[in-house]
Amino acid sequence: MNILLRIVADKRQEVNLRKSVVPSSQLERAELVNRTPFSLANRLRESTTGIIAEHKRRSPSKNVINHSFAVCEVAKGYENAGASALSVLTDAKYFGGSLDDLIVARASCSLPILRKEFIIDTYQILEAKAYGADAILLIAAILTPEEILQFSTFAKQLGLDVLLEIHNTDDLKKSLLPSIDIIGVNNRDLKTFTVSLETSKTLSSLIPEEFVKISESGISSVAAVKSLQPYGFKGFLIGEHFMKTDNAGQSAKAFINQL
Ligand SMILES: O=P(O)(O)OC[C@@H](O)[C@@H](O)c1c[nH]c2ccccc12
Repeated sequence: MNILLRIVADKRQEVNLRKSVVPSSQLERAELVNRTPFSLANRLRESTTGIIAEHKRRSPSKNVINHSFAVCEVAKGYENAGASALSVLTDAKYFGGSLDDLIVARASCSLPILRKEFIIDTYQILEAKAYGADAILLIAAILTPEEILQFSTFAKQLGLDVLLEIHNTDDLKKSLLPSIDIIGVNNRDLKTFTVSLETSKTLSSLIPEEFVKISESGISSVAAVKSLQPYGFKGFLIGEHFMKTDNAGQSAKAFINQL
């Protein structure tokens, strides 16, 4: 079983457990459910740099990246650095994140926040809203076209923007829906962990103009961002490069200042 299938199998169990502890009816009563989210897509359209900086403690490909930062400091640091948005990993088992990280991030900054999660159920989309996210990630490789339609429609009803992540042309074929705002090309193959920025460059011309295009993963230099911009990418999702330093915010600031 590849890692992606393992994560999804674990996630199904986790979501079933969560639902039994905190039913949807309870999430619907959360105060943040009434909040009007920021639009991640608009923020990226308006930005000239488009850095989506990620809070990421560890990952299955790199193991520990950084366990010593406080989420509130990272969120404030990224905002102060001039990031366009914040991505918060909420998966606990493989990435060391949590919904608590999301709510702390929400309270610490005014950036649009992407809930970075393996979404396989509408329940997790309601959770995203209830914990203060502005946008959700849908990973094409783990969803059917019917699920992508159902989940993205539900997210839009809650006012959340939808980022659909693709890695190849099969994924892209599932994604051409009006309920998708942003298409992200993941340069990392989640099944093998191979990273190549060529993936973004190759797929870029196949993504229709109406979607905001972003490039995700394995971006570790200003030169890499500059090499992707001519392909029409408006956003760049960067985690490890900032998180592996002593000060994620300072590292993001130095990076963004060079763009
Ligand atoms: O740390 P990196 O290589 O800069 O990557 C960030 C982000 O793109 C990556 O964390 C990511 C992209 N898609 C995902 C899906 C699930 C978990 C994680 C991810």
